[in-house]
Amino acid sequence: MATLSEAYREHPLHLRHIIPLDFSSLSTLPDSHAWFQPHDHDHNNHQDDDDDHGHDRDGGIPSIPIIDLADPNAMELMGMACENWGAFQLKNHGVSVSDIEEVEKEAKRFFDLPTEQKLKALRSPGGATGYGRARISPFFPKFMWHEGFTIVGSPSSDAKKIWPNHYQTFCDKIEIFQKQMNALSEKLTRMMFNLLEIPEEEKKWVGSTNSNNGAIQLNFYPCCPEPNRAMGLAPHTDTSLFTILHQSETNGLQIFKEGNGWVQVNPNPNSLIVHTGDFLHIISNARFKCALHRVVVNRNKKRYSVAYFHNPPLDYVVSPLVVNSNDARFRRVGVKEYFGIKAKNFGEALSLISTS
Ligand SMILES: O=C(O)CCC(=O)C(=O)O
Ligand SMILES: [Fe+2]
Repeated sequence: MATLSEAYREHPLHLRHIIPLDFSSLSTLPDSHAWFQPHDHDHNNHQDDDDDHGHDRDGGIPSIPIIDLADPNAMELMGMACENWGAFQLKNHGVSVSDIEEVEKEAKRFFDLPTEQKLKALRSPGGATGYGRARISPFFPKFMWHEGFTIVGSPSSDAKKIWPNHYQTFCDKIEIFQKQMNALSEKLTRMMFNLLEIPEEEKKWVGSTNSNNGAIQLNFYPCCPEPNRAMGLAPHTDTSLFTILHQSETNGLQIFKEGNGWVQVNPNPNSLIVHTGDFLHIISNARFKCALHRVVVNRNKKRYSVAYFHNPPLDYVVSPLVVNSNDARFRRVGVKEYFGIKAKNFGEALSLISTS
């Protein structure tokens, strides 16, 4: 059976695109990380330190819908949110808040280590799990104000390198979280597939997923001396069916909405953010948007987030599930094959499998 690790191994990165900067040693923004000139006017490209009170920056700008999983209309509401935004916040999601907090605590414990300690868990060029820059880094001329720790399967061999005698807590917390994310993902996949009226034979894999299909990404955005010139995570769509995201109390995530531009997603206590990835966009024949998102940074607050990428099995073939195949906007594509296309072509990947 094909695995996500295998898909990554086939597209190794250059070390230059893996090793993060030692952010703790900097008091000015190096040119390598300067995305904007001092007078550039993307007003939304950073997070004002005093703008953290849960209301929209520009008043009147809509924000992604909040959906209660216990609402009898949750499925329809999710469908509308995916059509209009490609994203929503989910409450009553069934994942224990303390399990989420424990993973955030572990993420902080890891990222707060001195750089030389973190480098012990550096991802290898063809590796899936480990510490390093964002995988999208090679596609941008500048580096991002960000460090990540990716986990595919068990993190134990990396955790042992960092905490030879105390790795178990990290592994246990991650494992509990993985199980909870798998369970929630299965529930959400069933709801979304029911809404899309996907035939039974096409959803046989749902529920039989093992942890090889999912990946956890711990993200850290250090305080930035010039937030308005830096970029936390550059605009991208996720190579997933959908992504479940927890952001700490610090703002930063923005979703692009036509007509509105970049819209901030304010942290909502006890909610998880769900946004669509490329595979759901393909399967829904573009009925569901593919959430273009980015992260902005701020001067005085560190920001942490935990993303769970939910994928179909790697040896599965996705295609738009439409009645008349002439209407299909994308060709059939293997999940592993698509990971390869994305690794080589990034933002062009969807247009490369487009039928028009
Ligand atoms: O930190 C965030 O809020 C978003 C992270 C993200 O987009 C990713 O890990 O792909
Ligand atoms: Fe993302």
